[in-house]
Amino acid sequence: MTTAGGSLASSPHSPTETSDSQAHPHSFSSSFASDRTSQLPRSQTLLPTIPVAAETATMTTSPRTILFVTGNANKLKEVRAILLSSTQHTENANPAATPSFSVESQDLDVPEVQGTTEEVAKAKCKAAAEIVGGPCITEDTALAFEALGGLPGPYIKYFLKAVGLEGLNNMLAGFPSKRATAICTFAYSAGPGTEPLIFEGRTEGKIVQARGPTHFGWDPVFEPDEGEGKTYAEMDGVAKNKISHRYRALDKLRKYLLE
Ligand SMILES: O=P(O)(O)OP(=O)(O)OP(=O)(O)OC[C@H]1O[C@@H](n2cnc3c(O)ncnc32)[C@H](O)[C@@H]1O
Ligand SMILES: [Mg+2]
Repeated sequence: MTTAGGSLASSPHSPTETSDSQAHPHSFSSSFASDRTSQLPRSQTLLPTIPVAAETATMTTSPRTILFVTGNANKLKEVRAILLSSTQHTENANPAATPSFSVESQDLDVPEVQGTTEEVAKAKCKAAAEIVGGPCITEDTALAFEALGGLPGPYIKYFLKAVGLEGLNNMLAGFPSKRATAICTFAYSAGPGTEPLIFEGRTEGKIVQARGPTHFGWDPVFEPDEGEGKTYAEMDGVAKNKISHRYRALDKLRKYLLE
């Protein structure tokens, strides 16, 4: 049950038990995967888990689960597609020797504070780690208008809800610059009480009159410079995921987790 923004119907938000294992900051251990996911009511898992093979042959063969705290089904879909695609493009991949990441998700009511994209992302991830009692990732998406000194930025969700796609255009009517930057910020927490790490990806473009399907947020009004004249909404998923703010941030996070 998704909205144009990708939100899912809310589910029960019961905190899970605190895990004894404070994992190595880089690892989502297989024990974490099975322990943590078995503690999650199935109603809190948004979509079925899709294993995603990692590319490093030196790692263990146990699948590792990343817990992505988000209420946005479109984000989850793109994250899984990007991870899967980066695996498929790995040269000399040896399936027998490769472990896998799988992405589980949980929709929690986490406060989203005001501040810079980084401050908002860190606070959300810290709160999510406290609630789940273990490692997790969160993601914040911002849309920064050059003419407005970076606003709406991390508040784009509320602007979009308040004024719609047409309103986002109208906000820039009196300004010569329609330039905008899509910013994705993944935050990774190793567990409660630890400082989240930040992985940011940016894609430059401009705000245009809405074109294309309206499935996902502000996709119809953002025309990336690398999109050959198409808006995100007009591009197919594979093309968007090659140049998107989310792809760029996730690539950094993936490399960090495989270090
Ligand atoms: O539970 P979380 O992960 O916070 O999910 P959310 O939908 O609340 O997401 P944000 O707080 O990051 O708000 C970002 C807004 O931008 C929208 N959005 C996110 N990624 C997008 C993308 O790649 N293209 C278009 N719109 C996007 C999203 O639907 C929200 O309206
Ligand atoms: Mg949100």
